[in-house]
This record gives sequence, C-alpha cells and structure tokens, in this order.
Amino acid sequence: MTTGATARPGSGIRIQAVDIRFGDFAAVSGADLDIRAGEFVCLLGPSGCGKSTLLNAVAGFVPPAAGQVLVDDTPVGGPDVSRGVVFQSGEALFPWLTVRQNVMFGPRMRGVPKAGQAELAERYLAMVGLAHSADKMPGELSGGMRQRVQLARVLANEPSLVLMDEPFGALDAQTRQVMQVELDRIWRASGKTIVFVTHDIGEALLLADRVVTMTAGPAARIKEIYPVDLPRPRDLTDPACARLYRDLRDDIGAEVARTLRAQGLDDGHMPGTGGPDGG
Ligand SMILES: Nc1ncnc2c1ncn2[C@@H]1O[C@H](COP(=O)(O)OP(=O)(O)OP(=O)(O)O)[C@@H](O)[C@H]1O
Repeated sequence: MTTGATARPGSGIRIQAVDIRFGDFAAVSGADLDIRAGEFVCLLGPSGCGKSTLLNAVAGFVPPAAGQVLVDDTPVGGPDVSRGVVFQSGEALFPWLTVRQNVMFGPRMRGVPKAGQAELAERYLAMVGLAHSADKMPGELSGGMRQRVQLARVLANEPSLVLMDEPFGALDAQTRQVMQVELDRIWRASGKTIVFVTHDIGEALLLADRVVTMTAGPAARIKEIYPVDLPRPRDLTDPACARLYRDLRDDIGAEVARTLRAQGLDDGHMPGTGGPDGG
C-alpha cells in the first residue's frame, strides 16, 4: 500500500476498555478497538455520540478516566507531533504566514535545519497538489486548498498517524468529492495510519478499510465494525457498496431512533425502525 515516501511508517493503535468522562457525564464507556498500522479507519455515528471525544483521546487531548490508548504499544500520555490532527476548519492555519511557512512551522519547532524544513514543505505541498501555491497567504486560498495545507502541515511533522475530525465537513459537495479522491491517493502515498471522523456514510465507504460505528451516547461504545473489502477507487453505486451503505444507514438510523425514543420523540420515519424507508 505504501510507497515508503516518509521516514516514519504508520502506527498501530489499541483502544482498550476506554471510559471518558466530562465531570459527571460519561461520554464514552468501555470502548475497545484495534487499528492496524497503515490502516484507514472511519468512525461513524449519530451526532454527539462521542466520535470526536474518542479521537481526542487518541490524540492525547483528553485523558481516559479508565482504560488506555496505546500507540505502538506505548500508552498515550498527552499530545505529540507523532500524532497529527486535522480539524474541520482551515482557520487552524497561521494567517500571517505563507503556505510554505505554515508547512515549515512544525519542522522549525522540532529543530529541523532550514534546508530540511524547505525540503519537507516542498515534498508535502507537492503531495497535496499545492506546490504552485507555496508563496500564497492562507487568506488567498479556497476552503479545499486550506484543508490541503492543513494536511501538508501535519504530514511535514512526519507523524505516524493522522487523526482527522470531519476535515471536509465545511466544504461544498464538489470540493468534498475532490478532497476524498485526493485523500485516498495521499494516504496510499504516505503509508500513514488514518483515523477519520465523519457523519457521511458515502465518505466513509469511499475511504475506509473498515468503518466503525458507535452507539448513541451517553456512555457511547463501539457498536459494529464493517470491513470494506472493495477495490479502490470505489463506486458507491456498485451493488456491494450500496449494500454496505444500506447496512450503515440502518445501523446509524437505529441509534438516532433510540435517542429520539429516549427523548420521547417520534421515530417512525427513521430507517431501521420499520419506517416508510423499509428500515
Ligand atoms: N469538553 C466537554 N465538556 C463536556 N461535555 C463534552 C465535552 N466534549 C464533548 N462533550 C460531550 O460528549 C458527548 C460526545 O461529544 P463529541 O463531540 O465527541 O460527539 P461527536 O460524535 O463527535 O459529535 P458530532 O458528530 O456532532 O461532532 C456530547 O454529549 C458532548 O456534549
């Protein structure tokens, strides 16, 4: 899968019996998941279930109240550049630095000599298709371009895994499609492990080796794991893909319906609950 383009290969992740609390609120409870080195895993689930919270635990932003997250058998104790995070908003870029300087920033902080910084910026800007925009300011870029720069900036830190929290959520449908194709290519070229949070079933099916669903919170846990053993690039209209799409839609629909029932709201029209959609 990898071309060996980077020094550091992807890491394996073990999420073991992880509980995450915010005060008295149990956001995640007993989450267990193993992710292989170099794997692309999408986390999918109803809004507010705990996808970002679990991703943040892998990033080291949120400490588990119980259980542990291991990356290459080492417990995660806090944030680290070896675990790169791409957020939804391209606003995470430094607006006063050029694209190239944004990408060189991490290596500079890590003490990489100037020539090495420039080389990393060149390599990763080329990988995300933005070599020609290196001297632009972030404000001169489109939303999709800003997300590519974010990805290049993370990759320039040579992380062993990349954590992406709805990175294309703010993009228009067409740009999103282009970015999905690009990310598939970049992932294959980089050999990184990617954990990707999304609401979008189609996006998950286009990108993931495995799609992991979560139950509705509170106390969300891993619900089901769906291997996507289909050749890439994928076609959502392919019958096998369409079947998986329906399974995932029903899985998520059942969780949304459960939440609505718990709130005393009508769930008769949700897929997976015997609604008109056939569930
Ligand atoms: N810092 C925090 N303090 C208190 N509660 C939090 C905090 N962060 C998240 N939560 C709660 O934890 C639960 C899970 O939130 P999280 O953002 O992980 O969900 P999500 O599945 O990523 O949602 P979405 O898909 O809507 O982005 C929610 O009930 C949320 O309100």
